[in-house]
Amino acid sequence: SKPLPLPPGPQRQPIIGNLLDMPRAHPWLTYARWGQEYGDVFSLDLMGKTMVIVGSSRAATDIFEKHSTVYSDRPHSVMLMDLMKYDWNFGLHSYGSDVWRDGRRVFQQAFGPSLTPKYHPIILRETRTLLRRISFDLAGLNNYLRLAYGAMIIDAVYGIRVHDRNNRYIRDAELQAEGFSTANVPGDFLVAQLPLLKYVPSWFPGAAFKRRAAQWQQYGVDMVNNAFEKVKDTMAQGEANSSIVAELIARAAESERPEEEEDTAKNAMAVAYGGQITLSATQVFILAMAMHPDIRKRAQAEIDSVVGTDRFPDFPDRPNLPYLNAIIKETLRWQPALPIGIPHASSTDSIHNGHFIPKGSVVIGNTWSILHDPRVYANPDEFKPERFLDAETRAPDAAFGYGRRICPGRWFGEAALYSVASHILAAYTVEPPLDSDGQEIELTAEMTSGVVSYPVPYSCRMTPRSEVLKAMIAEDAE
Ligand code: HEM
Repeated sequence: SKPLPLPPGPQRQPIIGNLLDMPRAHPWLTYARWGQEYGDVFSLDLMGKTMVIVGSSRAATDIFEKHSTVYSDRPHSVMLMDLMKYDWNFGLHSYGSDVWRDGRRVFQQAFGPSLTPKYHPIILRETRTLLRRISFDLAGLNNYLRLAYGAMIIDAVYGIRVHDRNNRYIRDAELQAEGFSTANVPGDFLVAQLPLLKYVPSWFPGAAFKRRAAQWQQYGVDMVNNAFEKVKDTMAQGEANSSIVAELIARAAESERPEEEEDTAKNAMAVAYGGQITLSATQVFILAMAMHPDIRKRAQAEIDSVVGTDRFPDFPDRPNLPYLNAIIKETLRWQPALPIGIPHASSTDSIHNGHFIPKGSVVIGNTWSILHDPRVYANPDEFKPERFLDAETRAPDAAFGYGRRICPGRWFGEAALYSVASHILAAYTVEPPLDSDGQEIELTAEMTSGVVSYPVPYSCRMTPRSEVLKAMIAEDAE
C-alpha cells in the first residue's frame, strides 16, 4: 500500500535532481565512488528521469540476466534517431522491436561462435599484412591497426578486399563512425532523455550542429548502401566473392519476402563496422606489454615453446597458450573499451530488492566497477593476467555488455584480438619509449573519457625479435 522508494542515491535538488552532480569526465569513476556509498544498485534523478547504476556482477546478473525481458530496452536517442536518422542500426532500437529482433537474428547467424572460424583466414591474412606495414612504418601503428580491423570486417561481411584507408567503404564507415562518436558526446543521451536540456546552451544542437548531423546522416546512408550495392552488382555479373552479405542476398531471393529480408540483411550488416572498437582493446594490450616486461617475456616464452620461432601463431595454437589467453582476458578487464557499456532502459515498471524502478529508467551497467570489484579481482587496478589462470576467476564478460543485448560480435572481436596480440608478441619486443638521454619514459594507463574509451595516445618501441620472423614478415607480402 505504501509506495516503494527508488534505489538510494546522492541527495537530489528540487526539479533538477542530480543534474549538477553529473560527472563530465570518466563518469564510471564517480559512479564507482557513489556505488561504495549507496550500494551496488543506486539511482540518480535527472529532472524527473530515473537513472539506475548497477555496479556489481551479482546485481548485473540479477537485473540484466534474470530480468532480461525488463532491462533490455535502449533509451530512445532523439539525437541519433531523429537528427541523424540512425534508424537502420538495430543496436539502437528498442528491445522486442522488429528491427532489433530481425537485425540481431541475422547478425547472430553470421557471427555466432560456431561461425567465427570461417573468418579465421581473413583475420590471419590481415594480421600478417599489419605486421608487414608496421615493419616499414611503426609510427603508423594506430592507423594500420584501424585499417586491419576495418579490412577484416569488410572482407568477412562483403567479400571486398581493402588495401588502404582511402578505400571508399572504409571512408564511408569511418566518416559515419566519426559522426556517431561526435554526436554521442556525454550529454547526448541526457539530451535524448530530457528534451528540456536542449536549452542548456553548450549542448543545444544549433543550426550548425544540425547541418553537420545531416552530413553524418548521409555518411550513414552511404555506408549502409554502397558496399551492399557493390555486392549485388558483382553477384549479378556472377563474380562476387563469398561473404556474409552474398549469402544473405541469395537466401533473401528464395524467401517469401525477398525485399524485406534484403533490407534487414543490408541494415544489420552495416552495424558490423562498430566492431572497430576492438582497436581500443588492442591499444590497451600493447600498452600493458610495454609497461610490464616480465609479463611480456613470459607470454613470449609460452609462444616460443608452443609455436616455435619459425612460423607465426595460428588459431589451433590458441587453446595451448593459456597465459596469452589470460592476458587477453586481463586486457578486457583492466581497461574495458566501454566502461559504462551502452545504456539499457527498462521497458516496464519493476522492483529490485524492495526498490521501485519505473518504466523508461535509463539502466547502466558500470562495467568498470564490475571488473574492478576487489571482492572478485584482488588488487583490481594492477594488470595481473595470472588471476585468470585460476579457472574459478570470473571471466570479464561484462566487457561485452549484458543480457539480451550482450555483444553479438564478441567471438569475432576476441578472435581478432588473439590474432593481433599473438603475432605482435611473436614478432616484436614491445618497450616504453626513450627520452633524449636514452632513459625509458614511464608509461601509465590513462584512458580517454568517451563512450568508447581508448588509451590516451602513447608511443612505444617495437623491435623485431628475430631475423627469421623479420624475413617472414617481408615475405608475407599481400
Ligand atoms: C573487443 C571487442 C568488442 C567489445 C569490447 C565490444 C563490446 C560491446 C558492448 C559493451 C556492447 C553493448 C552491449 C549491451 O548493450 O549490453 C556491444 C554491442 C554490440 N556489439 Fe560489440 N564489442 C566488441 C566487438 C564487436 C565486433 C567485432 C562486432 C561485429 C562484428 C560487434 C558488434 C556489436 C553489435 C551489433 C552490438 C549491438 C547489440 C544490440 O544492441 O543488440 N562488437 N559490444
